[in-house]
Amino acid sequence: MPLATLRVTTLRELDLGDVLAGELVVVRGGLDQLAAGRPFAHTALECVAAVASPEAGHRLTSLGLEALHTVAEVAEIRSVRDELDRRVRPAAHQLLLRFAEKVSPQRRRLYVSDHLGVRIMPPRSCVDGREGQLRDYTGFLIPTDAHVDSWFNTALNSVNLWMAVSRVRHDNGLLLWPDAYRSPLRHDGVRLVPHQQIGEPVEVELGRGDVLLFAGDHLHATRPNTGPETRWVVTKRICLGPPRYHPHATGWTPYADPRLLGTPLAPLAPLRSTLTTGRARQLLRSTRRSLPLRGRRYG
Ligand SMILES: O=C(O)CCC(=O)C(=O)O
Ligand SMILES: [Fe+2]
Repeated sequence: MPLATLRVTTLRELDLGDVLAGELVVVRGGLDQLAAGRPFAHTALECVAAVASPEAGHRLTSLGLEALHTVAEVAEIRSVRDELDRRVRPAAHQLLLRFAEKVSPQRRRLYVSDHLGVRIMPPRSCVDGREGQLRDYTGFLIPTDAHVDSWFNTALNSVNLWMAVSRVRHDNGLLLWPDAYRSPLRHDGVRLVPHQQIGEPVEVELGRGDVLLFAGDHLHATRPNTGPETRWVVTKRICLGPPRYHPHATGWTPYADPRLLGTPLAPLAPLRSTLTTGRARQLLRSTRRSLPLRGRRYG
């Protein structure tokens, strides 16, 4: 499979308009610039020591995070993932605010999401046959199929920051279908309906600490890990311009105006996403879900 064409840039030169236009952009070493203080990789090793064992943490310090599956069982890997999620959540939020400060002024205002994805993908052989047990970890421990993020709860104009905590190899990263960007894809709410023109997928390769930026509306999937290494990625999301939502989205998530966070006006920070038809549709969906079954109409 071919490798994606990545445009390499710096945080200062980053133009999120290019990303929403479909470009795949990488900031080399961007994670260290954004995560002031404790690098995520250190926190990751601490989680291994705390959840698996101090020896496992010690061994991984010399072997590298990519060898996680050689020192921990799948159940431990799941606990490491949950623990890392818990520990980096506040730092990841700060990271996004730092991102909003560090990039040059963009043509549209930036909005930040609370989304945090800690995605640890061990080699396929470690998780084969446990898909049922790990279903809730689809996209986080086991592969997610081809999708567009706005089918679910993400804004149409959302940008993914896909941040490599470990090395990402072509055989354990992400698949993207650049030719399908913004084409009207049919899906069942979760999965892409087969037999559509989506073009050929491309793979990505990143160094530790690289940040890949791609439009959430690119058709993308986990590259099933057929390689020998575990891949660790943390994802955050940012919106360029006021959030807009897919009319048939299955959910809704707010994006906040970072200028208001930490001020007395903080409760108003998500206003641009709450005053949307996307939010109104979400209220309708949750009202329908909470109605007694007898009152519901089907078909
Ligand atoms: O990292 C992965 O395998 C999936 C990522 C993804 O779907 C996303 O970041 O929206
Ligand atoms: Fe996604």
